[in-house]
Amino acid sequence: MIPTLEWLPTGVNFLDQTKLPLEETYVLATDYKQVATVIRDMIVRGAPAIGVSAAMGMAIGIDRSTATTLPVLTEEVALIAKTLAETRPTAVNLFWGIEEIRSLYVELVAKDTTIPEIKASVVAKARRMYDEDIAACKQMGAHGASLLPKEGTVLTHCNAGALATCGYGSALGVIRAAIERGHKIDVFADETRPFLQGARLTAWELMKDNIPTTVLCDNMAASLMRQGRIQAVIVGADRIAANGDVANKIGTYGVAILAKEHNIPFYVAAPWSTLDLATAHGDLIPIEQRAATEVTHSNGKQMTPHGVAIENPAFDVTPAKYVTAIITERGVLTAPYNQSIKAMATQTESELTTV
Ligand SMILES: CSC[C@H]1O[C@H](OP(=O)(O)O)[C@H](O)[C@@H]1O
Repeated sequence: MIPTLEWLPTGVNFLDQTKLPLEETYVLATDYKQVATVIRDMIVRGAPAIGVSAAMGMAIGIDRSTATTLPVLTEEVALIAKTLAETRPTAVNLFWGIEEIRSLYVELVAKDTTIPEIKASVVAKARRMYDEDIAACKQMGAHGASLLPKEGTVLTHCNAGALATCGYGSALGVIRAAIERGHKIDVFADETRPFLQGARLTAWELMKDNIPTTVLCDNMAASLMRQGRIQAVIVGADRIAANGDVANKIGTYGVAILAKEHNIPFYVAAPWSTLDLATAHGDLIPIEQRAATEVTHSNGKQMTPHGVAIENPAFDVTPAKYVTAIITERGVLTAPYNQSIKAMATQTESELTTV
């Protein structure tokens, strides 16, 4: 699988996901502003990938700084963080990635660390976060694999795969892990209008792994569920509130209601960096509104009458009552989520179950 993003001596290299599946091209971001643009324009997308990209944006901004004194560098760090934080509002991983590097910077400054040592440390941290994200995906896979049918069809919405992470995937990582453990799984991938992450990205990456995949229009799941052709649903997340409400790609809420109606398990797979304990419930999660042209145009061609009104929220919120389980690298969360999330948050590393 080709890397979603990669730290190179010359900058951060991003697979351009706006060009997939027809072109595999890369964008090299050589400064933090270019990393911000890559995130805003969804050249890289997916909550965990956005988080690590933001960390790398912080690191490259600090590493490339010409500041010779800490006060000047500290001012620059604040601007770098602000620039990256303004790219996209919903995926809490973005703010987690920024804060991981910012807090390390503050800690190093407090220890009178030299600027060269600070630069080396923040770059090393960002690169470790990349590796840790892949490891977290593998752990989510190991925790969640047994929840999926031994044989059957699993529906997914949007792309929560290797392309939404640093590799292996969250929701698609659980599917990969189940298949690696002998499950015979076919995937139904919702196309996921308007950005088509399912039709373009999920189909592309699963076909590369020879995982049987069928692309569905976003209006097909209901009748397929009624026909008994879907045995489970698994999706990613961009932010999970303290009560277990889940913000994810627009359309997820409708799929969750359909799953509930048809007694089909609805799983969410997300690394712990997607949990937002500071947000009490889903109504408080900021929902990104994206450009109308993502809806009005396809391949640059206008599809709607000029001047028609357009709605384009990039996410919706699924109330926790529709969520069968939340699979994290620390383990599997079940209802009541406000209690299970709080309990898992207080577990020490040694108490966590690694598989
Ligand atoms: C592994 S979480 C991926 C998550 O991010 C996607 O949003 P976007 O493509 O706009 O970044 C979508 O909500 C996925 O479920």
